[in-house]
Amino acid sequence: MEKPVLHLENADIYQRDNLVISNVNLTINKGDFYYLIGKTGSGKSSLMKTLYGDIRLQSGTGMIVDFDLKDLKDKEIPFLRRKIGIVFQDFKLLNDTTVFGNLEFVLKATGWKNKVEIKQKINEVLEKVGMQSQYYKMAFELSGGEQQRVAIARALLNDPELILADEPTGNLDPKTSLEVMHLLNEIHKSGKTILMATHDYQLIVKFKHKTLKVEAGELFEVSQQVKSE
Ligand SMILES: Nc1ncnc2c1ncn2[C@@H]1O[C@H](COP(=O)(O)OP(=O)(O)OP(=O)(O)O)[C@@H](O)[C@H]1O
Repeated sequence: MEKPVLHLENADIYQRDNLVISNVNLTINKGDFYYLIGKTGSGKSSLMKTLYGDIRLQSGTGMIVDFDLKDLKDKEIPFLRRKIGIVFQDFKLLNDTTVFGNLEFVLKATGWKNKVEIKQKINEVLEKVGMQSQYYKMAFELSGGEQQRVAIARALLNDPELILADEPTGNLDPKTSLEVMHLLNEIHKSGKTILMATHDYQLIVKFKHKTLKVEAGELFEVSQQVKSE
């Protein structure tokens, strides 16, 4: 069996000095799609941040795409983030830069130099998210759903082993949320591994995936019939 993409054992998740989720045991294998649910303030974002190196793992063990979270050095964080695609609720695009420029910025920052290859890669990811014809637009000219498509394209640039999506539909209306979810599903079907924090029960009910819940400071897997909170 292939090594898991993510493996946490007895991991404690902190926000500064506060223990938010204790004793997390979690294995995510290649090709999995997991939802991460839980009430506001339960610690979903804190867990996500720990996984991409924004919050340090203080106790327990954690391996993610071959990086040891317990022993993560500052200089390793950019390399970890090259192997993870991160999608945020608020898109985090460079607003007064074009769609193409947003993606080019990431490729150049991660060592891509060849102009032809950069252009090909950007075309490839924009095609995947249905935004190829809008490459010249400024990010601020796009709708929320379009911005999230570009942010998903950005997450795909370095062919990540794991996509972490933290409330990717949180700023979108219900119809646009469904469209973005269809896109994430397609990306999953193409072989990608995804962990997605969400509050959106419309999506959980419509698109069935394995589900993790954070409640009362603990993380556990729940069955598909998740009731609305
Ligand atoms: N920067 C911070 N400094 C200190 N405490 C924080 C910080 N960010 C969050 N917290 C606290 O940590 C706990 C977990 O917050 P977190 O953002 O992980 O929850 P969440 O489940 O992602 O919530 P939401 O669904 O609202 O995004 C909360 O009690 C929150 O108040």
